Amino acid sequence: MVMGVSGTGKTTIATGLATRLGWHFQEGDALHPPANVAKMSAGHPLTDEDRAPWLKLCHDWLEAQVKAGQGAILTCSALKKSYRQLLSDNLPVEFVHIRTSPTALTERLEHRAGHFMPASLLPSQLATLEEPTDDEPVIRVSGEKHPDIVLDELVKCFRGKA
Ligand SMILES: Nc1ncnc2c1ncn2[C@@H]1O[C@H](COP(=O)(O)OP(=O)(O)O)[C@@H](O)[C@H]1O
Ligand SMILES: O=C(O)[C@H](O)[C@@H](O)[C@H](O)[C@H](O)COP(=O)(O)O
Repeated sequence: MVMGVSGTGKTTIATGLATRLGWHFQEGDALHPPANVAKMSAGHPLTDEDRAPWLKLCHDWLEAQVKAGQGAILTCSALKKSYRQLLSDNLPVEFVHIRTSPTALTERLEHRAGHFMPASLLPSQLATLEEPTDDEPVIRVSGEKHPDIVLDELVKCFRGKA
């Protein structure tokens, strides 16, 4: 699972990794119920209750991939430890946390076109984020290096794992 706050580079890295590894890819944003997308589009942060059905759909997608014996990559902000526990419940999930400075994130979100998530929600994303701790299965990467450099690192970690 490629995780981190909005604009950190999840889609960029996850699509590149899925292509390089030949694994299935699912964009977590596409699993949000329409009401969540409408709420974020209107500039309101999601609550735990809003996220619950979405986290379940993310978990179930991963579970189906594991049952099929298929290497798979999902993007999901996975902001809280409790969310990551739900997402990985009984599944061999590893989290790739992409870390990007607030300054770079603001710049990116203000210039990103065609996405429902407004830059105004960045402060709440950063406030909600509980960085994965060392007792979690996490690989930390920079969201400010060139994506090809990050992908080289990640391919070494994941090749042959599925
Ligand atoms: N490593 C990077 N360096 C510079 N820009 C990046 C990098 N990764 C992503 N971006 C840009 O930042 C924006 C957000 O990236 P995206 O992959 O959509 O993030 P997320 O899926 O986490 O919201 C996009 O315009 C993307 O091209
Ligand atoms: O839990 C949440 O508050 C949302 O899921 C959020 O974290 C996520 O980032 C959005 O789906 C925006 O999509 P991007 O992350 O692709 O900007």
